[in-house]
Amino acid sequence: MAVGVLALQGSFNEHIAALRRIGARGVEIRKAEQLQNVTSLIIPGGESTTMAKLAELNNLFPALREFVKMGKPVWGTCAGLIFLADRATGQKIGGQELIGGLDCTVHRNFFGSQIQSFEADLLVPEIVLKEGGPPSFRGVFIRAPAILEVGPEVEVLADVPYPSSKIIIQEQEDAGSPKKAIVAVKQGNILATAFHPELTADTRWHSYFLKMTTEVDEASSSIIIPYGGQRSYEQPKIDLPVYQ
Ligand SMILES: NC(=O)CC[C@H](N)C(=O)O
Repeated sequence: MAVGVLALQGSFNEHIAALRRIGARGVEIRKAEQLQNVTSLIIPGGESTTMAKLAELNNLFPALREFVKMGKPVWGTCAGLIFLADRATGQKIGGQELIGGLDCTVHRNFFGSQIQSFEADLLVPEIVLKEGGPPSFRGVFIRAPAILEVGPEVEVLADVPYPSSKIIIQEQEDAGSPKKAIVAVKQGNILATAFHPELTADTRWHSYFLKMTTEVDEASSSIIIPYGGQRSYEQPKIDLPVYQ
């Protein structure tokens, strides 16, 4: 099944290229009705306020929220993470509309502006468990957000230390503990990364997301709906004709 890639703005071509490298087909999504043709969706990095305005102009928010609520796998990278968060701080004046669904508070430009962009080797045990490969993943952070706090259902998949000189909202009291920002999480059908795997040659995050998609496809196709539109376990038992 094709993977939808929200193609309003940002790094949608790079995600489509990464999917192609692992033999999957990415489909550019710009209209709500196109979401009916895909069973999963990647929301790329870009500029989240601009993406929000374009999504509003295309009246995409109701369909995107429905897509997430239906339990279809959705992966937000960077600006896409911001889109999926229930709460976002550090927004521009006037704020921005969010899809929501991910129980976390994200800081929109946690690590600063473009010139504070950086790369870091992240320990990614869940990715290694499912996809193998080296213990670390090269995270590319471009004017990156970070997650300040998560709800009980959210699994943290990666974090990154940040300089103690950085002042953040809700500064932690014990200055002694190494400060770490959460940069990758999973909550049911939602995956979110503050960095850009699509800008590296390492496709393990894309393979990991594709597995989430297959699991949902298999789950939905495991309920056999035979001809006549009834599910196998609902269908009245029909004796086979006995030919004498
Ligand atoms: N690389 C990115 O997607 C940057 C996102 C940026 N922090 C924003 O809010 O738009």
